Amino acid sequence: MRFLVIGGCGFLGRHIVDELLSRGFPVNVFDIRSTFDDGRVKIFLGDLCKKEDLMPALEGVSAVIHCATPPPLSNNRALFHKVNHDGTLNIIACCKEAGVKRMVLTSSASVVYEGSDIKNGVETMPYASKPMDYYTETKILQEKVVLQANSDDFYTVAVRPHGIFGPRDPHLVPTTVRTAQAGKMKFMIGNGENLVDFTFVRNVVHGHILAAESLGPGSKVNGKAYHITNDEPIYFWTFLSKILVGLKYDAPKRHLPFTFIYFLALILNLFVFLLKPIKDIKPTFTPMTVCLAGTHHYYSSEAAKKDMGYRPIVSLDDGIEETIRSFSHLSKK
Ligand SMILES: NC(=O)c1ccc[n+]([C@@H]2O[C@H](COP(=O)([O-])OP(=O)(O)OC[C@H]3O[C@@H](n4cnc5c(N)ncnc54)[C@H](O)[C@@H]3O)[C@@H](O)[C@H]2O)c1
Ligand SMILES: CC(C)=CCC[C@@H](C)[C@H]1CC[C@H]2C3=C(CC[C@]12C)[C@@]1(C)CC[C@H](O)[C@@](C)(C(=O)O)[C@@H]1CC3
Repeated sequence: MRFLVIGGCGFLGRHIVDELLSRGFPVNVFDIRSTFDDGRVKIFLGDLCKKEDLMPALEGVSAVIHCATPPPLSNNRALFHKVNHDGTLNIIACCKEAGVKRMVLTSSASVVYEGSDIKNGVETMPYASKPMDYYTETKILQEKVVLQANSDDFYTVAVRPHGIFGPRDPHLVPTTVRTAQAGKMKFMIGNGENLVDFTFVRNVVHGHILAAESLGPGSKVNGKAYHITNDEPIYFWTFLSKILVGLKYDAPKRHLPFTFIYFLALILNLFVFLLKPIKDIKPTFTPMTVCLAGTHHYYSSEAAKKDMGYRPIVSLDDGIEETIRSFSHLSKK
């Protein structure tokens, strides 16, 4: 079974490519940029929104893993809609024309998150009626169109990871370090006792490949969404502190009231919106990131265990240790 990994030059995508190769699968990659060179992989460069770019990469492909997105913290509404919604519709149309049989979408557990506590959330929870940012708004649209596309000759499934971390992560660890270096990590938001899922990248990869292998005629996974987590919810600020201390930065010790910081983030968000025509500001503390830092948000992966035999293959502590080692270049000097 030849795979095409759309977004295969990104953080998760590259780990998926590496694992598929190690399991002996032939792999194509499609991405708008190239970040690596491997003789075993054909990298097709192009825009997933363009049929003429995508079709050549689908030749001889049986399964597509779509893990491309604009950067989740980029706040670019038009780009999110173009790539995550319109682009995904293009991928579906191209897959059907090329005779691809299986599609795995990398969705996000946050498609049901509206800023309030979620404890052991299940996949049957309704989509957020008021998504907290444009990224999540378009991840909902994306998951809907992929699952609706499921049919007797084109099987689709959505994998919903949460808080992916690991070597080559460009979002979580680098942003945490930058925030610490800017002196903005001296305080925890809230009481520090909000449990969340952080999922080591190789567990997410494992979940994707299991999902791809489980798709097929009469399969119970066809047309469904599945949480893939480490199954080890951890206090948000304990996780961040482990990363920070591991990289020789001080862990936050004092607390700021969640409601107060959330209110400040709302005001900042308004200023960002008003100033947008003049200057594109990308604050780290948005209503979404503040809620992620101050509320419970962990999800049950029981459905994935039952329907596809998923189990995390790397523990949280081992994943944190490997991540810290891989980011030693970001350690405090
Ligand atoms: N990082 C997380 O914590 C997390 C958690 C849950 C779900 N996800 C999902 O996982 C997937 C991968 O996320 P990531 O963290 O690896 O992101 P990433 O930014 O590292 O990778 C995304 C890739 O998509 C490519 N891309 C963007 N626009 C494109 C276009 N128009 N045409 C072709 N390629 C394009 C980028 O070049 C990049 O290589 C995304 O779908 C994201 O929504 C991420
Ligand atoms: C309080 C601060 C600024 C801490 C620094 C760490 C910050 C950067 C870091 C802590 C939590 C983490 C995070 C994401 C980006 C980085 C960020 C916010 C995103 C949004 C990526 C996209 C995924 O789809 C989604 C939604 C998911 O997995 O559901 C996650 C949710 C968890």
